[in-house]
Amino acid sequence: MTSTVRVPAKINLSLAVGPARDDGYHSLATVYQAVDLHDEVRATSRDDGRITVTVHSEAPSTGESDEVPVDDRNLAVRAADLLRETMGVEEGVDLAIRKAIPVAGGMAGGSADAAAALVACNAEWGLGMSRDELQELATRLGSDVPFLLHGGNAVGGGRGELVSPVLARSRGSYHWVVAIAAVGLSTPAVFGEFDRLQDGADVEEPRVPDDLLSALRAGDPAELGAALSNDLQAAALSLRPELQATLDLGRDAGALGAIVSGSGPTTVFLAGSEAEGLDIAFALAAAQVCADVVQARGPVAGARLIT
Ligand SMILES: C[C@](O)(CO)[C@H](O)COP(=O)(O)OP(=O)(O)OC[C@H]1O[C@@H](n2ccc(N)nc2=O)[C@H](O)[C@@H]1O
Ligand SMILES: Nc1ncnc2c1ncn2[C@@H]1O[C@H](COP(=O)(O)OP(=O)(O)OP(=O)(O)O)[C@@H](O)[C@H]1O
Repeated sequence: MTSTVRVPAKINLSLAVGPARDDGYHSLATVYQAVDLHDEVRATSRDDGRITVTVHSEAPSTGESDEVPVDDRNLAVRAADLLRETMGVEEGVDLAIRKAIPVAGGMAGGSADAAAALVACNAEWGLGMSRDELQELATRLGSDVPFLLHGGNAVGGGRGELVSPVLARSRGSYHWVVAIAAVGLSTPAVFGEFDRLQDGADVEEPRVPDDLLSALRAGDPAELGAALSNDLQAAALSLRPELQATLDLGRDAGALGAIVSGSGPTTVFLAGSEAEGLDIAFALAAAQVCADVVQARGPVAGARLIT
């Protein structure tokens, strides 16, 4: 048998970063949106208990340091292994990943594959675990993994893993332009730069901005564009100063808002319509400021079985 799962990328519409915690993570208050840039994970069970992975990349090629591991460092393999250990499964699985989410781009591509592997292996091994049970395992795999199971719009607390669907009343569908950089950025390095830039100053407890929530409730792209925020942006720009020109170009081409995605270096632009998105995409592509430009829509569902 084979079970295939489609899983979206995420954008942080707002990302407030608090102080570093004792466990090395930072407390976060973020609003996630899932967008229709999808990876696919196909799981095929095998009798010998082994877990293997292959990766077919459709994402733009990035630097050597961004290569996706095909051993037990791969987050999809870790997810399958955790599920197997937790449930005492004797079978193994072959995982085939089709990647369209940029690697080390701040759009949670690895976390997405982990979420997809949980759903695919749950089906493939006939475990019948509920979404809530999978959600609990997801928190152990990474800060973004629970949101990729959830999808839609959601608030993330804790280190990002405490997902609450408080935005059930949010409306609207949004047009994004995503500019992908040639070489990825390491998430821990960006958090490290955030700490360095604080230079020992007191960092406030993070909170979700009210103007962002009200923009989502209203479904108003102009309001949402003005309310986008990212506390990691200064750190990402400090490590990659050239991203500022990309942000400026997108704004000049009519973006309602322009922001570094999560820990970067992907930048995202909110457009008023698909046609306006195309104008922004053309302007970015013509200026050759990034490796690739794609358009995306959000919000969309989280990790879902498609077979
Ligand atoms: C930047 C975001 O994508 C925003 O959604 C996430 O915070 C990062 O999520 P992620 O890639 O799933 O991160 P994890 O695998 O949990 O953590 C990777 C590393 O990033 C840093 N990290 C991550 C999350 C967090 N709240 N504080 C941190 O300081 C830590 O150095 C950690 O060791
Ligand atoms: N399935 C996977 N897909 C992509 N990267 C993976 C995967 N498994 C492990 N990795 C490793 O994780 C690193 C970060 O990859 P990822 O694409 O998740 O970054 P990111 O999008 O910046 O993450 P985030 O937005 O969660 O901070 C990669 O450089 C790679 O070595």
